[in-house]
Amino acid sequence: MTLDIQSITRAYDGLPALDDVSLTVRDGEFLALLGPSGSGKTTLLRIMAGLDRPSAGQVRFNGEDFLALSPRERRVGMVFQSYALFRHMTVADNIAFGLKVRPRGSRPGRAEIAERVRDLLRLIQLENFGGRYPSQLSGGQRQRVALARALAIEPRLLLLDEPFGALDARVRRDLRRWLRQVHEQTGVTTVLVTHDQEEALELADRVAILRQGRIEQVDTPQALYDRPASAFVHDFLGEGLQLQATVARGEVVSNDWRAPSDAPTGDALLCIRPEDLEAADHGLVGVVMSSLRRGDRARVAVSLHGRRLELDRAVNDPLSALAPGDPVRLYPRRFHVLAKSA
Ligand SMILES: Nc1ncnc2c1ncn2[C@@H]1O[C@H](COP(=O)(O)OP(=O)(O)OP(=O)(O)O)[C@@H](O)[C@H]1O
Repeated sequence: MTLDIQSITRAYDGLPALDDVSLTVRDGEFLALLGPSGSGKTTLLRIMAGLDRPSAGQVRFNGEDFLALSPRERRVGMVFQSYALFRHMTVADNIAFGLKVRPRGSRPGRAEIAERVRDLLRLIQLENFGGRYPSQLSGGQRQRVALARALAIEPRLLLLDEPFGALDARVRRDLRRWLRQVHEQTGVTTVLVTHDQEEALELADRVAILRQGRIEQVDTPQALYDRPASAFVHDFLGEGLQLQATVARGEVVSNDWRAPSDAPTGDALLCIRPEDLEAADHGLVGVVMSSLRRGDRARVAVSLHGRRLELDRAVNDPLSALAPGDPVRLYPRRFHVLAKSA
């Protein structure tokens, strides 16, 4: 059950929302489409669902031409940010809806539908809520029902567009963990659109980073974080420092710091994560801007070659003892070198 997207382009009024995008979603995989607003995530998801058509390119599912099929024939389940439940139907009827509207030949019997609904209510941990109406549920509960409704038809592909976007941060975090568990239980190939990097990194097996209608990189969360393919990806996935550098004779040199590197010779960008910097007697020269203790942690803001960086440290870390105005030298324990063209 592999979804293969080949060289998709979609233009609106001559402006490309998607520009030559190719992507493979593997069988049983949880893949996130992550990118800033307007980067083309929803457009790509809608093309997968059959709600929109590309101007050029192919979409194949297990080798079958997906573009020749209607949304219903594709058998995809969808969940959107807005709950989109039927207000006049109970939770159980909402979940059963996709099965009840099937043509007679493929429609399961009443008892079978009731059993499926019971199983799904158990899966979404709302066993006793089948008789309620959507207005009697919290936002998080409604989204769980929306997911059960999408799963009821036993979709070949589950497409989620910012499903937790309208919920508060705490509920989002809980639902995120829960959704990952549901994915592990059902094994349905899933594509999630989000602009929340934490959500993508925590939930997905692989993440595709979109920017201005193009895919910048597709990789596991760890690889994206540690080995970004471009300055954009490094910057987009959390706090980081990017410094001009040069690679020559097996060494990367930036400002007052150098280290062995097997990166290609030439101008480069040195990418560093704040957690990889440690106080040392040599390394990059900076100055402490502020320091705030909270319990056994300290947040130390450092200015380093014109960039402000927040460092989260244990109170017994040497950095935590510094005061605003103190000079500091920071040594990158780990770093990533990008060729200048990236
Ligand atoms: N129906 C439309 N008509 C014209 N332009 C559109 C239409 N739908 C999307 N676009 C444009 O295509 C580009 C990509 O939009 P899309 O909704 O796919 O982005 P997105 O990454 O999902 O953004 P967001 O995170 O804000 O939802 C944007 O520049 C948008 O303005």
